[in-house]
Amino acid sequence: MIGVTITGVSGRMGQMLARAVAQDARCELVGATALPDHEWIGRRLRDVLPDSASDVVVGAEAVDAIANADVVIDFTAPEATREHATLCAQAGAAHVIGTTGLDADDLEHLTRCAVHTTIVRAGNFSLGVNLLTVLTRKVAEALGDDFDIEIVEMHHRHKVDAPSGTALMLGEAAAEGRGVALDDMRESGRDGMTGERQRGAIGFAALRGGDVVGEHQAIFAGTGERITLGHIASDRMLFARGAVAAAVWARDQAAGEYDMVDVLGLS
Ligand SMILES: NC(=O)C1=CN([C@@H]2O[C@H](COP(=O)(O)OP(=O)(O)OC[C@H]3O[C@@H](n4cnc5c(N)ncnc54)[C@H](OP(=O)(O)O)[C@@H]3O)[C@@H](O)[C@H]2O)C=CC1
Ligand SMILES: O=C(O)C1=N[C@H](C(=O)O)C[C@H](O)C1
Repeated sequence: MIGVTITGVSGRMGQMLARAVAQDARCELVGATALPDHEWIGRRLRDVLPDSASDVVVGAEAVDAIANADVVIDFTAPEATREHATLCAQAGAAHVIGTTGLDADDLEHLTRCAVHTTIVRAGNFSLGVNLLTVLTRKVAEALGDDFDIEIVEMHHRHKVDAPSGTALMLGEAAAEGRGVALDDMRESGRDGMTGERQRGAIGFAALRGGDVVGEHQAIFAGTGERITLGHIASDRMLFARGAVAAAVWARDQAAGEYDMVDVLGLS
C-alpha cells in the first residue's frame, strides 16, 4: 500500500485528489493539509468532504503530514510547493507536483530537492494533453518558422496564473521542436501598437471566464492554411487520476526530476 498525503486538500483539486486516492486500491490516504485558518483544520475528512470515508484529520502542519507519507501530492501555490519540496526531500517522500505559476527560482529549488527525492511535476496530468505536447513538438519540427505558432488557453475565472502551466508545456514542446529556447521566442499579452509579429515568435493568449475546466490549442498559422491541435478537459477528476497514477509510478523511481510524459512512457 502506498501512503499518500494530499496538501491543500480543501482546494478544487485537493478535493478531487481525495476522491481519486480513495478510488485507487493501491493507495491509502495518510495525511491531508490545509491553511491554518481553514475551517477543516482538526476535522476528519469524512466529516467535511461529502463522499469521503477517510478518518484522516486535516492538519495545518505540513511537516507532520509529510513525515508519514511515501508520496505527497501537491496542487497548491508556488510558495507552498517550495516548502513542501524541502520537507519531502528531508523526509524522503516522493513529491508529485501539479502546482503551476512556478518561476525560475522555484524551479531551481525543485532541482536541488530532486537530488534527495523523486519529483514528478507536470502542468497537466491528463493523458490527452501529454500526448498533445508530443504532437506539438513533432509538428513544430516538421513545419519550420514559415508557420506562426500561437498557444491559446481558456480557464475558469478563479485561476490566478497565466499563461497556464499547460500552455507553457505546449510552448516548450514547440520551441524544442524548432530547436530554440522558449524564453528567447515567447510573446504574450499583445495590446496597442505592437508592430508586426516577429518571425519565429511563439505567442500566448490567455482567456478567463466562468467555470471552464481547461481548454488549450496549439495553432500553426501558415500562408493559406492553418493547423490546430487542441484539447478540452471537462472534468478535474482527469487530472486527479493522472496525479495518483504518477504517485504510484514515483514510489519506485530513483531520486530525480520526472514529468508525466515519463510516467506515461510517451517520449
Ligand atoms: N497540473 C495539473 O494537471 C493541474 C494543475 N492545477 C494547478 O493546481 C493548483 C491548485 O489549483 P486549484 O485546486 O484549482 O486551486 P485552489 O485555490 O482551489 O486550491 C489550492 C489550495 O491550496 C491551499 N493552500 C495554499 N497554500 C497552502 C499551504 N501552504 N498548505 C496547505 N494548503 C495550501 C489553498 O488554501 P486556501 O483556499 O485556504 O487559500 C487552496 O485550498 C494551481 O496552481 C493550478 O494551476 C490545477 C488543475 C490541474
Ligand atoms: O488552474 C487550473 O484549473 C488548471 N491548471 C493547469 C494549468 O495551469 O494548465 C491545468 C489545467 O488546465 C487546469
